[in-house]
Amino acid sequence: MPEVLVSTATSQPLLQLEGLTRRFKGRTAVDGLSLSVRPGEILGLLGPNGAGKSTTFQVLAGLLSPDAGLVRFEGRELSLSDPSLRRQMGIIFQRGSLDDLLTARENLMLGARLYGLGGERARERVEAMLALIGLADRGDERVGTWSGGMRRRLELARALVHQPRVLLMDEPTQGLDEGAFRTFWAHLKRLRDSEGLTVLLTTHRADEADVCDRLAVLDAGRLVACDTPQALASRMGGDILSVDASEPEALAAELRERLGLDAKVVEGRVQVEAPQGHALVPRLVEAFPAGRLNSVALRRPTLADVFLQLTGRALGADVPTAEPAPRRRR
Ligand SMILES: Nc1ncnc2c1ncn2[C@@H]1O[C@H](COP(=O)(O)OP(=O)(O)OP(=O)(O)O)[C@@H](O)[C@H]1O
Repeated sequence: MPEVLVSTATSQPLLQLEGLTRRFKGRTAVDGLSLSVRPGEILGLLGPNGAGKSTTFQVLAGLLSPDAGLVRFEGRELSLSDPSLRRQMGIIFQRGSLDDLLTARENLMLGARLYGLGGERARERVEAMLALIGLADRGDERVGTWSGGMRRRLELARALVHQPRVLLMDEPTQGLDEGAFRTFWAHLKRLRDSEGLTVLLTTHRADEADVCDRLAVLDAGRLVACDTPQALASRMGGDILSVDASEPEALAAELRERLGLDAKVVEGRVQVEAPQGHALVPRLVEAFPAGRLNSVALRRPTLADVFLQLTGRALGADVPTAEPAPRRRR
């Protein structure tokens, strides 16, 4: 069994997944996944393509049945197919699902009706949600011409119009630029506070992982760590040296052999983790003649580095479709 690093801080969970397993034609997409979501937190499921995030999302959203596993909501054991679970949830899918021919207000009203909300209560919630996402003055516009960021915010409002306890999102900011990403998250955090929400989302963006309260790191369908982004980053003691070289593989091999460093090639650059990174820079420059190294950069570890250390795989890489790669023991 791989070592699973889980924070020991306690708080009564709102939602608990236990032993979730889902296979596709003999291939295990999610493998005995257990995790707890605390009330009011934003928990991110982090992992590269193929890690099992969307499968987990789809089981929780009621779109896929699991091969094994159960869920507890406020301690009450439920089958994952129990409709009462879905009534507690607002769901945002990876692909947008607004009706382009309807106005923003009409899209929200439709969402309210689908959850059985009508009359004055529905109208109140629609107006409140439009205001909360900063689009109160755009409510009568058809959404077909809206930017990706505005559409995503409206999806957020629609998912919350029936006042769910849990918001479930599958890669909610995929394709959004930096500005739209920041705006979406500012609204999400405000809504979390004003609506008393608990949020579970999937992501493979390191910048998105950074703004979650806690992260469940998935690799090849298994949980490999669960903690705050800060605690995960602090597990990497040192600095990261990133070297641009014309022959990165050959340089990494030499750094391992000649200097005894744990050098690897990540996205075409040679990367070394070192406790005193600044002291290593002159050693590298002296050890290799001009021409072998184009540039050397020193930085603090990011969540992408933590992910690489935990799994031996880059966050941007796909999980191989054959057997899962052997996991590195720490
Ligand atoms: N409907 C399906 N049929 C067959 N295999 C599937 C199906 N859905 C997912 N898989 C496989 O299950 C594994 C996990 O996929 P999943 O989509 O859950 O990963 P992910 O982490 O969400 O990746 P992505 O970010 O690309 O969505 C992958 O190997 C994938 O090919």
